[in-house]
Amino acid sequence: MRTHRLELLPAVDVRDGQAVRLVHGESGSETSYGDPMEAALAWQRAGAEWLHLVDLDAAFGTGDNRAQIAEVARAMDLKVELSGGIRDDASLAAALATGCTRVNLGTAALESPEWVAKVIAEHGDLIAVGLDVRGTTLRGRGWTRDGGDLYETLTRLDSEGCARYVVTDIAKDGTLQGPNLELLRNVCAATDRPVVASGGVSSLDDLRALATLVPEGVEGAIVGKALYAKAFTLEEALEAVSV
Ligand SMILES: O=C(O)c1ccccc1NCC(=O)[C@H](O)[C@H](O)COP(=O)(O)O
Repeated sequence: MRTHRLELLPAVDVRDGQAVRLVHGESGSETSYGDPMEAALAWQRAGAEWLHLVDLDAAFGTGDNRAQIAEVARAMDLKVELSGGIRDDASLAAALATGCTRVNLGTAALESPEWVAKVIAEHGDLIAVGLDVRGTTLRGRGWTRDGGDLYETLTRLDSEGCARYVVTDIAKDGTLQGPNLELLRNVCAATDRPVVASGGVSSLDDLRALATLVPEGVEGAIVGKALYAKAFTLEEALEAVSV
């Protein structure tokens, strides 16, 4: 029996000031969906409890959308998870200053392990780590560079007290091909920390399948492309995972 409802985190990924979705996270594969504020407000009006807000330029190192992202985060009444290019004290302070509920560290967890251990110790539940993988190899710098083995990194982060992981199969991301349930099961078996699933959701059945993994440790699911492509509405998604 499930004990919690699967949390849904509609995504607003921002590139060059626009809400976009990429395919496999690849720069240049953008489809644009207009004003990020409008997208975020639409998800909020539809009943979202969370927003997954990503600065893709900061992730890729092609600039940033920091001011715009902060404006969106501050305008929200819901919980905000901020991601993309949070790699040092300045970017972390800017992210936390938006009043977001948590930040998602990616590259830093691969390239600056001591800093990440420090901020996990300082900020606890405010910090999640994004484990973005091809196979079982982690990818950083906007998913463009290899960054070590998934399970070795998970063991290290667990020992440092990391509160939560956001797990993305890059091969699925933005493709509407369904989430990688096997990867999620394997990660849940390797850690007792909650896991937020990301990438590939295409249908309400995908969300129902993810909801069956709640007892194994999947806490939430990020949904991007499927909502923008109108595969289903957020209201339908929330209804599908209600228990
Ligand atoms: O989150 C990041 O830091 C990031 C960095 C580089 C490329 C993509 C990145 N995030 C993508 C997302 O978080 C997507 O919004 C999410 O995986 C949704 O995927 P989908 O439902 O398949 O559109």
